[in-house]
Amino acid sequence: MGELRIVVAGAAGRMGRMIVRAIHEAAGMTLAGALERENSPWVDHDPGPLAGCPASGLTIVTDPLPLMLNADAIIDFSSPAATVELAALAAQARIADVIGTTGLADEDLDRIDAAARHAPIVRSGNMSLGVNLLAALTRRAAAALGDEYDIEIVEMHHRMKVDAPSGTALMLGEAAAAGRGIALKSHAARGRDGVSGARRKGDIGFASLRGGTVVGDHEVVFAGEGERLSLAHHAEDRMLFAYGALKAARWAHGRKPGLYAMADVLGLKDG
Ligand SMILES: NC(=O)C1=CN([C@@H]2O[C@H](COP(=O)(O)OP(=O)(O)OC[C@H]3O[C@@H](n4cnc5c(N)ncnc54)[C@H](OP(=O)(O)O)[C@@H]3O)[C@@H](O)[C@H]2O)C=CC1
Ligand SMILES: O=C(O)C1=N[C@H](C(=O)O)C[C@H](O)C1
Repeated sequence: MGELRIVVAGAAGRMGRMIVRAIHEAAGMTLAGALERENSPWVDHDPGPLAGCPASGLTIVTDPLPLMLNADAIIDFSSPAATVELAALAAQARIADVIGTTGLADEDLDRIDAAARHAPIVRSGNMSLGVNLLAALTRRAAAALGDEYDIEIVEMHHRMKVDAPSGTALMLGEAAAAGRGIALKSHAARGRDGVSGARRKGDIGFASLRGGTVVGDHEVVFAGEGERLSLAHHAEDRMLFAYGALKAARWAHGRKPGLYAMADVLGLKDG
């Protein structure tokens, strides 16, 4: 079997550079293309040195389809607008699509669902084993504790992060809601400010902190009468997410079309 040829979207971004480096270091994988948006100052640059690697012989371009037609997978940590377009192109090219982008709106998710009818797509707000295990534990704790315990999800990220709550926080919220057998949409308490009233029983609260260079901290708090249980994860290095994304690309390549989660890749689905 030949090398897995991977296109990286957002190749000059914080995560894109990590992924280019992880591909360079991985056995059995090769960088097949690097994408940035139109007018990006990184167009025509070699993505290798940007990622701290030797010259790759490639340059960053803006036209995805020609690259995708000659690749096995795309790994996409870019922006919601780019991600929905790239998912449609992955469907057209029939290649695996690994989506790490967060901040996706419901309409974006619908478009990704549609693309997943024609291509295997792995989408996750967090590619780490630790967070996906945390989600499974959160679901279990929420089911065991019931709504006498108030659930609050607290996250902290670096000062450059543009979306809130984080994709991971929302994923943990979904896990908590599933554990309780409720829909997150009708129970999420986001952005409390001013006289916001007493806490509504059964709500799942979110709080977002931003500052410095924090890679990603998440805590799920179950606050009951006289006791408080906390489950937490601290990401210390972005390479963690890059390794997870590569694992997802390997797993998804050649799989039947569908929308998959990192829990599928990691075998945590029924855990
Ligand atoms: N699932 C997970 O495990 C993780 C997910 N993330 C998510 O990944 C995303 C990216 O994060 P991060 O790398 O920190 O962000 P960055 O802003 O550093 O990187 C995103 C890159 O994508 C580029 N981009 C924007 N639009 C396009 C386009 N149309 N085509 C190609 N490239 C484009 C950006 O360019 P420009 O700056 O010019 O707009 C930028 O270079 C975020 O949504 C973040 O939350 C991050 C870490 C882990
Ligand atoms: O933007 C980031 O940096 C991160 N984004 C993801 C999220 O929104 O949860 C994952 C990780 O926490 C880092």
